[in-house]
Amino acid sequence: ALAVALVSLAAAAWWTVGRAPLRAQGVGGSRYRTGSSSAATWPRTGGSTGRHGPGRCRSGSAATASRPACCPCSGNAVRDHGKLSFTWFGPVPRVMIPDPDLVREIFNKFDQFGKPKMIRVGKLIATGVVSYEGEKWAKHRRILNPAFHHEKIKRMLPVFANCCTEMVTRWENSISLEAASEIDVWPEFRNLTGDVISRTAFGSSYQEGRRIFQLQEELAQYLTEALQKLFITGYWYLPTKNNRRMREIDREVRKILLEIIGNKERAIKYGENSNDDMLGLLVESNTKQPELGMSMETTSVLLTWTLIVLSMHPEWQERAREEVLHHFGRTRMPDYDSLSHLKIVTMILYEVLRLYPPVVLLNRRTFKETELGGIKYPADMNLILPILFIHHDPEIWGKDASEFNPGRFADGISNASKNHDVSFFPFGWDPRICIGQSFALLEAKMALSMILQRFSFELSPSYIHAPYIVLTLRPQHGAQIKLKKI
Ligand code: HEM
Repeated sequence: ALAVALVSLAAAAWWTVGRAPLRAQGVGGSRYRTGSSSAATWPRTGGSTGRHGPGRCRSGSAATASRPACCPCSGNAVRDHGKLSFTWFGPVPRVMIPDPDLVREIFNKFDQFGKPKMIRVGKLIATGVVSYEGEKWAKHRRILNPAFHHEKIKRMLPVFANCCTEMVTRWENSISLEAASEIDVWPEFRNLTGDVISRTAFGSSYQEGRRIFQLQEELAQYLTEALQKLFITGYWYLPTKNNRRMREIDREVRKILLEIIGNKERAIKYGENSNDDMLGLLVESNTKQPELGMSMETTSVLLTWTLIVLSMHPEWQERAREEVLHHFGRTRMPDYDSLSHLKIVTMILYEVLRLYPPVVLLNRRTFKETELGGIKYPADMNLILPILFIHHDPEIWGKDASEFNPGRFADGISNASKNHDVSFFPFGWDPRICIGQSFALLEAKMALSMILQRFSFELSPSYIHAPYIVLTLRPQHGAQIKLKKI
């Protein structure tokens, strides 16, 4: 381990001394304070050298009701080093781009800025369309698009409804009529979203799908620990207990998938099954690893934060309930058209996605030497697009940026912030915008409506507000809510 650490340190040192700084192109420095260096050059040696990898992030006492205290892309790096700062991930420099205009430029020039090279271990959780580039990405995205067409998603509504009914019925049966009962909604929502995605994506192979998501959940935990050490070159290849377990999980997931896919391929071949469901399309796109594990995570954290925040803001909980009861009464199953027309609920979900974006940052890489915002970056530079930071920036959202105020979305997303179109991007941005956005929002609306129809809720005294990051932004100590039947 020592040898590997030394190799890594040597690599980092090589990077620092072995690359000549690049001069800014004829501009009087960048628009930002640039660490301790006044010239807009890159790389600099005066910026932060701390490793703000996702795994290092822990919430602390400074967390407020609406804002995570510590995050690689929240205030710490900016406070210490200015808006434009960089960190080292082993030998790879990472620069944070907290300016919506530059973020838009990066999205628009997707032939110049691509996905970062995947570290070996990252491939365990995110291969497929989410990591592909160029023609390969376009081909796979084209194949997958039909599965997420709104007509297809509309047809999935009964699955959403059944899974949500199972969950709220279980809650109803477990709590008494008179008193409020405590329930940790975080594992409940993980279960729900795992159910939904397994049933919609894997159909009759649902049980195997569930097993895959359980394994991916376990993998996420190991991965988070590993992320703190992965900057050490070759760490992944050490036979540590965690690394061995991660490999085992990978093997098991692949085995289950190959079996499911083999069955599906046979069914398609003999005309027993159509290939236009999600799994069929994944098979057609030759995806041997489903990129669906993360989707279950992201949707479940959205629902979890929504219940937490509505517990903190009973007035918005009441407004949402009024709207839901107006459309569906206390017993009617929410239908697609009415769900699409819920205004208050949609505003609330957007505001939760602003304050607690499940994906806190996006990563991009420069393909070649590239100029951005007056600074020239070398090839293979890692750029961080800090969703969480931009969503909380008072310069964009006003003085109440860290307050929960769904009213700011009353006139739609484009009027919610001050003139920046890329200031709210919990689902990323074109052309690589999240393919499952409508799927996730519909599922969240269905679950929230059915909960509001049946229960009122408040925070339990045992709840500790501690947003932290294990791949997604989640509540570190669970989400204990007191539910009361209404
Ligand atoms: C609240 C829920 C969700 C959030 C916040 C979310 C967020 C995101 C974000 C930020 C990206 C862009 C990544 C990037 O540009 O680097 C993305 C991409 C993607 N998401 Fe989601 N997601 C959610 C739910 C889902 C669901 C339910 C599915 C599938 C069932 C899904 C499938 C995908 C896929 C396949 C991509 C890659 C798209 C591409 O590169 O063309 N997501 N998601």
